[in-house]
Amino acid sequence: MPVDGWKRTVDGLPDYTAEPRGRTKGVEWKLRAKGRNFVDFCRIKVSGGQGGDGCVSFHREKFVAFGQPNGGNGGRGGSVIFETSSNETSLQHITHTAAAPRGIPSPDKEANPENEEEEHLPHKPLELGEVEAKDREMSKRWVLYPRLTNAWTTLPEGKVNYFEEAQAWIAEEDRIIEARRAAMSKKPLLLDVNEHAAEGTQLLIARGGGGGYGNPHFLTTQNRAPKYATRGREGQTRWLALELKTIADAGLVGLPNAGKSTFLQAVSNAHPAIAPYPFTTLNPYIGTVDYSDSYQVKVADIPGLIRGAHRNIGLGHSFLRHVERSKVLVYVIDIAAEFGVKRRVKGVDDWELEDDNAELSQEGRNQDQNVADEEYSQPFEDWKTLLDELEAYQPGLTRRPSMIIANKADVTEVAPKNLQLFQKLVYEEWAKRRTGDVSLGSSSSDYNIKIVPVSAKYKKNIVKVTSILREIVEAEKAKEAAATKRKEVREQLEEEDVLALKARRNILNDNSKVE
Ligand SMILES: Nc1nc2c(ncn2[C@@H]2O[C@H](COP(=O)(O)OP(=O)(O)OP(=O)(O)O)[C@@H](O)[C@H]2O)c(=O)[nH]1
Ligand SMILES: [Mg+2]
Repeated sequence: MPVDGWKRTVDGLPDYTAEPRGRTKGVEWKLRAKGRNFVDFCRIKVSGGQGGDGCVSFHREKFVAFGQPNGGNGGRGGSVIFETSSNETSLQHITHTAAAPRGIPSPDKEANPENEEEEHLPHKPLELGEVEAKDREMSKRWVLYPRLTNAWTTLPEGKVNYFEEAQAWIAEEDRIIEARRAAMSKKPLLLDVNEHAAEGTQLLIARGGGGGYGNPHFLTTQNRAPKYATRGREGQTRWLALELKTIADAGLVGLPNAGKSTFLQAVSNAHPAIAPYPFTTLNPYIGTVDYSDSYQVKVADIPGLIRGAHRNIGLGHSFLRHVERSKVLVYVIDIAAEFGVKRRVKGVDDWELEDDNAELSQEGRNQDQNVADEEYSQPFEDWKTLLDELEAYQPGLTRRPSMIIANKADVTEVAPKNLQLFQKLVYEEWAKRRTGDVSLGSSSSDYNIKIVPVSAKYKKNIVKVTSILREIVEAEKAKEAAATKRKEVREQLEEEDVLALKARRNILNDNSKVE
């Protein structure tokens, strides 16, 4: 292959009609990766750094006898902080363990060569005498100088063991900190980064451990030369599950091959992969619909849903998290689906037979057969499948404002007939599902779902869809804005109430003082 990356023709000249090599390679790589380069879920471990150790040291100077203790405290371990960013489009580059650096030990330590002995103490082989074992246990929490070995076992009669006293203090402190940490990690950390939408907001996820105390910390009027310091505390460790939820205004939901990607390509600047086989799309794809007045609506194309997706059949339904946040759901239905031929899904339809409620499902099937041929509509069944799967993913998801695109309306042999029946059935079903839904207003338009026949492939009737889409999105945005406004007003009122209450309390306090 020549350096310029172009293939050569027979004459040895660059073949400009061929795809450049780089691009071909890129496409091949993407196909091989089968969407694995798009990571939208991962588990990671984060841990704050351990605090630095305190130091045991004494002031040494010519003509100064018995210098005071001057070992420094250790530094606090680093904390793990998340920062919000709108630039990330995948979790692929997130490291699976995020550990903050250790706190810096007190610098005096380096000037104190004797201490190095203790550094190696925990790594000694296990055959140790009892005293040494105790010593080793002790050294996990304490920096001892020069080595208090035997000091606490063979203490002369009548002498106070200051070290025991210090141990009691630290144990008390440890207890408090442990309790606080336990209370903190009791409730799971549920964090929606979307709430902190401002770019660059920092959130503390795992706290670093506190630094150890240097020996001046243990100075008392009795004990003028404490020869011990504590080690730094362990940092906080958390296991996190990170989820990436793509945020678009509208989400396209449909069975495989319904033409979702074709539709996205027709309405937006996106160029998703389109092919006449199921599961062409393997990861979500976002396109932007541009209107003439430079208004924009973001539309997300996701992989196809099939019956049983909630039982992890097909690609499962975890990718629905990418439409979970969208304001509008757009059902893409293949209106040219073969009339009267029921789709059988491998792994679902044969599975039901072995089911405990085999009789029940048998009944259901009989019912299906009882439905007169002219009443059976494959597009309608497909739509119901979509609704069921969405509900299985998240109850209440189908209550979002939604519209239906009856795609492939250009197949004139079946589409018009299918569409009529489909419309009738959908309106009935929608009204049935919507009655008694308190979240809806009383106007009858709320009970309607718009069905627009289009041909995504030949770009027919697309403008109608985009204008309806814009209407719904704008209405939703207006609703949201009103809701946030109301919330802000409420919060402000509450704040004022609190201030008034505080002021009243102050007045009361003042009065009581006067009395
Ligand atoms: N006749 C006709 N064919 C269409 C139309 N829209 C899409 N198709 C064809 O349907 C097939 C599937 O289209 P895609 O856009 O890849 O379908 P998809 O819903 O994205 O499928 P998955 O990504 O597999 O879920 C392609 O062969 C398209 O050419 C249409 O309006 N009319
Ligand atoms: Mg697709």
